[in-house]
Amino acid sequence: MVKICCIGAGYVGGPTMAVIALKCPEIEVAVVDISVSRITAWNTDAHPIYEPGLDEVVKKCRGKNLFFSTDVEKHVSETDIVFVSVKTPTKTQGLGAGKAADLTYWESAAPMIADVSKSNKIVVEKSTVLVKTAEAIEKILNHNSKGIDFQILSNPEFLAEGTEIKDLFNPDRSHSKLAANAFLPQRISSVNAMSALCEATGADVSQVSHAVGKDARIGPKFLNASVGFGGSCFQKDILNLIYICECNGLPEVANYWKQVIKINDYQKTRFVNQIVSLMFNTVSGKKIAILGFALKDTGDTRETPAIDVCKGLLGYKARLSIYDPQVNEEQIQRDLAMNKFDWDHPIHLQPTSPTSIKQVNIPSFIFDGWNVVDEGKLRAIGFIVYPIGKPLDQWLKDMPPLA
Ligand SMILES: NC(=O)c1ccc[n+]([C@@H]2O[C@H](COP(=O)([O-])OP(=O)(O)OC[C@H]3O[C@@H](n4cnc5c(N)ncnc54)[C@H](O)[C@@H]3O)[C@@H](O)[C@H]2O)c1
Ligand SMILES: O=c1ccn([C@@H]2O[C@H](COP(=O)(O)OP(=O)(O)O[C@H]3O[C@H](CO)[C@@H](O)[C@H](O)[C@H]3O)[C@@H](O)[C@H]2O)c(=O)[nH]1
Repeated sequence: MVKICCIGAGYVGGPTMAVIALKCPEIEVAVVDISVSRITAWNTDAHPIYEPGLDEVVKKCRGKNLFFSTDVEKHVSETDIVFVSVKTPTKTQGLGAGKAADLTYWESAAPMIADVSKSNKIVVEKSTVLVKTAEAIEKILNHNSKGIDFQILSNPEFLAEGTEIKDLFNPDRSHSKLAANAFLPQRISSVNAMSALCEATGADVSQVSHAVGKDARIGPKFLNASVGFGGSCFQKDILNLIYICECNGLPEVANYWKQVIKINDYQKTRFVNQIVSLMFNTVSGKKIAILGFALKDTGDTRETPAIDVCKGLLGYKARLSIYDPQVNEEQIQRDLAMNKFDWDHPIHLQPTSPTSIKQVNIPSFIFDGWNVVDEGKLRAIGFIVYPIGKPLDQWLKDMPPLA
């Protein structure tokens, strides 16, 4: 039986391997991780990741041809193909801190693979890394005295959280990863910039997106205005791209991509400032309910825009009542206490000091950062609604000029 093993049982490794196990019952799939709590959770019915459709896939294969284990070295030594799907977060210290990708986890996996291997292996690079990383890893792996041959394949992952199982059943393509993760958020920053102009001129950003997306050269996808893009990839990958541009003597190109992040930060700040302005220029002591904290239809809070929005409101001394059915209170407190870029590093490096989180309340103002609520229905039953990029309530229009 052909054996494959994936190092890293996270958002990519776990679901990807589960789908491979489902589609290839003749292959034995092991998913290994140094995190005992993650592996323990994969081996129960309370998986560490919430993704629509994931539980069913795991249930069908686990214990048959899909195994989750902390015995990393044993499984790597026995396998024919090793997938590496460890994190590549933004560096928090040293050269390139705040921009460059931290390859610590990748670099620790490579010598271990070389050490424990007794037979030739194919090593598949799933993590998001630079194009030449495969060549560097190949040198580390093939510089062994055992005569073992390693072939390195670059196979970046393109799945999106919230639709992982769907994306894995119908994969798009597998090349040019970093460029794609710059172009996609560039579209979002473009439409979010338009949303500010729409609000200033009384236009509706969803109509602008619809009309622009009708141009076949532009296309309709990824043109939804929002409170800003989030997620564990876009910002870190653009920052890495910026760093590469700077290292290659291209400051103008670096500045161009920096603007995508600046507009994203501006949109989050703008949303917070609108809340403050529209609530009579102060939210101090006011109770604000935040419905939904994680990204999209997931329990993943890594770099969720809700963190910056909540931190902004806390800075104005608002009292927050946060609720998300997929995120527990401890996680929310940790997220709000954490410094930028700490969230994707091991838990012992993350601060634990809690902030004050209260219970959920029903608000009379709704600030909809994603244009998901039906503002007409809510207005009809008495709510004052502020949707992104749309004409304001008459009540809000009559307010004194904004700060
Ligand atoms: N999350 C996404 O939607 C997504 C999509 C496409 C690509 N990516 C890329 O895939 C990579 C993984 O992302 P993720 O979201 O799955 O990360 P993750 O943090 O959820 O999972 C990585 C796992 O690797 C484990 N790990 C780290 N070092 C290890 C080692 N030496 N041995 C064994 N296990 C180790 C960690 O404990 C962790 O559980 C990143 O490069 C990311 O940019 C992520
Ligand atoms: O029109 C849009 C589309 C998305 N978003 C936001 O953008 C962020 C990212 O969304 P999405 O791309 O759907 O999720 P990710 O899981 O971050 O997936 C991205 O990042 C992954 C990691 O690299 C890649 O594999 C995927 O192809 C890429 O889409 C989220 O905050 C969305 O709410 C918008 O604001 N407007």
